[in-house]
Amino acid sequence: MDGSNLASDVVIAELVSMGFEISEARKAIKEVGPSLNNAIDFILSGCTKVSSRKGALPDTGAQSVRGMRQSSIMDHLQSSKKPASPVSIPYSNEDWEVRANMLLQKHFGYPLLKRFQREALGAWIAQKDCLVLAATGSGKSLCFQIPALLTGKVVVVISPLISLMHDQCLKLAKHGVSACFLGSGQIDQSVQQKAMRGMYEIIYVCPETILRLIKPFESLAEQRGIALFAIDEVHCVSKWGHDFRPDYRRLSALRENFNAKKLPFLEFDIPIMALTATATIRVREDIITSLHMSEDPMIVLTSFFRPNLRFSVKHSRTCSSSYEKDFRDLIDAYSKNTSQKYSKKTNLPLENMSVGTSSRDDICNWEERASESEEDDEDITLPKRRKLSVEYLEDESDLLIDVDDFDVTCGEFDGRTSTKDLDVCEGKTEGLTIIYVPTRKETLSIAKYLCRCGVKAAAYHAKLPKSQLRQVHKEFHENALQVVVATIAFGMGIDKLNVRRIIHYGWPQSLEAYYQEAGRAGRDGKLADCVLFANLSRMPSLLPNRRSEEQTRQAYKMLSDCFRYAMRTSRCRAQMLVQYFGEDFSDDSCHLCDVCVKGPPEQQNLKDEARILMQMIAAHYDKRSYMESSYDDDDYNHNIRMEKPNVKMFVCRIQEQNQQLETTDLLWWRGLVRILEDKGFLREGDDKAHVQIKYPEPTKLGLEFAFAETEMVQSFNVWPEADMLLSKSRPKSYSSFVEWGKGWADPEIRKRRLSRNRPWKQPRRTNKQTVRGRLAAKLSK
Ligand SMILES: Nc1ncnc2c1ncn2[C@@H]1O[C@H](COP(=O)(O)OP(=O)(O)OP(=O)(O)O)[C@@H](O)[C@H]1O
Ligand SMILES: [Mg+2]
Repeated sequence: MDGSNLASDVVIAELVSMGFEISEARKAIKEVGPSLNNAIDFILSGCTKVSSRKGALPDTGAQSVRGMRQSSIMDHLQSSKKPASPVSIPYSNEDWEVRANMLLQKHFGYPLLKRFQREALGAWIAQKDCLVLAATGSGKSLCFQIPALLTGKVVVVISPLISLMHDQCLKLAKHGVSACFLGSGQIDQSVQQKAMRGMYEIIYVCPETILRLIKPFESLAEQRGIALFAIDEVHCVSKWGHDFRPDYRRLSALRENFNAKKLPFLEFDIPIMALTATATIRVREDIITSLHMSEDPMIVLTSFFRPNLRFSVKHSRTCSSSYEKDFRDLIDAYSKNTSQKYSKKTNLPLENMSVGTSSRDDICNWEERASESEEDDEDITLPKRRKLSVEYLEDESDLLIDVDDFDVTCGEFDGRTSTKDLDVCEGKTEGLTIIYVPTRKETLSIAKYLCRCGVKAAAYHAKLPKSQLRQVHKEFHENALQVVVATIAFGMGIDKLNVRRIIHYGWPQSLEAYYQEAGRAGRDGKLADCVLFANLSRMPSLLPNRRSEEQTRQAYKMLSDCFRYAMRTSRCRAQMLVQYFGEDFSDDSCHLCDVCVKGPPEQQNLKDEARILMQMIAAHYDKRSYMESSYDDDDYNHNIRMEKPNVKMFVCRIQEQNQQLETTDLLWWRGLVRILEDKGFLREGDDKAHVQIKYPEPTKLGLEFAFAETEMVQSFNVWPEADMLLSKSRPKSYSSFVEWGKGWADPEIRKRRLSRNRPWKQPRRTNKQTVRGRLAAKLSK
């Protein structure tokens, strides 16, 4: 049914639900009859008769408007400000800005648009496609919400998650803007029909749904008009980013279907505005090409730097035995304020948190790496646990694959903190904390641990009952909880002001994901902490499932970037992060992060170690090139693979041949290999991707360094990396036979080594049912 046929009061009700004043709606219906389109136009044109205005839709249904050209954005602005005039007077920039600021004040209570918001709106006014890259929490949503208010046309927002859409719709409703979301999570069937009749100012839709509804959206564009397609969290388009979503890639259909060539009623292609807080330069290029954005899109770029976030990295085994040490400060901070008045007591059942909570070994299992890099591990103080498959790891972690994945809304509890809440969080409390962990089990075990220590904590992961998840959201937004321990399922789009701490407990999968999650802290502009606890003696290895070879490479690259971020001891963390996103960081330091505060460690001259390693590697490759001539191609390749030594083998050889270097272990040498790689002396010799070099090969530069005359190489001053410092600070481990053997003759050393606590060395149980078991039992007596 067309809007023009609706009875007056139905149209009035619709207008009111869109946020118009009831008096305006009544007046409009009186003037133009029970037509929704004309009533909207009438109100937006300042309550003047619409029939004489350019661009007004005659109320004759869809057929009669076919063939009409859609009025331009400026026409709408013009009509919405001034009475109809047969002469078109173009508005100056200031005019739309003044009106946008008025609407901003009226609906959202803010006095002025931010500069980047003005720029993004300016691009849209000029009918240009636009890519908005702005920090987390900077206010990107308003860039696409204001156009709906300015024009009276519909804005279509493509968003990756139902919960995010639902949340934004509810917030908009509170600000008097009518919005709906479409997709599998929408239970009210009438919403789609109403949306397609132009009854909402903003339509949120997931990529899958918009691709299915191209035709209805075409007729919406023809009837009410579509002001803009906004693609939020647009990094999901790119394979090179985090959270890649194949359906996002198919959104090029928007440009193909909603252009002026294809739809004669359009005067210009409907502009596309793509927005994200985390896109590297490569991802940006990928976004522009994959979405078929116009050749010369406007790029609105703000600094990614968040000056109030204090980043730090801490070494931890990140398993249950480390909770006490790692969370002591957090527990102290909350227990200091036990008298604090939280708005509500938590209603979350503690027994729910124990579901699936497991023994120390189980909890630590995720640390096991499915990749072969595990064999390099030097950390023999940990028991050798069963090797896990990638599938096992994935079954334990939440991955964003579909729009419904984390279908729990948070919007019923308006993301903004009320003044009352702010009173609570300012000074009197420690604000809120989100702890991100890689697996679901850890959400439960950490939440349970914190609860036992008197902290109001709750677990959150995609497999918990929806009712429980809603309760967590509710209590989080009402400040009834202090800590949420979550997988990545929690948080996208969370706009809560008083999050004071984001703790990552385990390696994140990429720096993009890390920065986005960290960005949920300190949205009130006050100091907030972003701490990464990671096992610096182990490389990260949690890879996504269902990936092509190319994606595996990319996943390793992202893990590697994360690993290097944590390993660096001499560069400001904030600087590393913003430079990762291609931004020039003009300041030398953020003055807040652990590196800036503590300062870098003392530089060390590692000339001898670096030369010995380079010479060892170079000698091997020399020998190999000699062998090359004696094999035909196939045999050669086979042999290369068989004998290609990895870093560990080189290190063993060095330790065998250089007594003076016996104090350095594999962990230390791995750090040096990374430094040599950064200097361009080494490269990976394997086809497969690794988090860091596994099979080192010398470069030309490396060979020059290795074989230069001794007096030519004066020094090799470097800042030791975090794993090198860790290796020097902890009791020496004796992983290789060679090291273990050394000093064995000394009774003191022997006694010390034998008395070391090796809990995993349980006495072997013998099965007396078997011959072998009986024999073993006899021998052990
Ligand atoms: N012009 C403005 N003046 C003051 N506050 C603003 C302005 N624009 C937006 N905000 C506020 O900034 C906060 C963050 O907005 P929003 O959720 O749009 O951030 P975002 O950039 O989309 O973040 P994320 O990348 O995490 O999704 C909101 O509380 C919003 O009301
Ligand atoms: Mg956002």
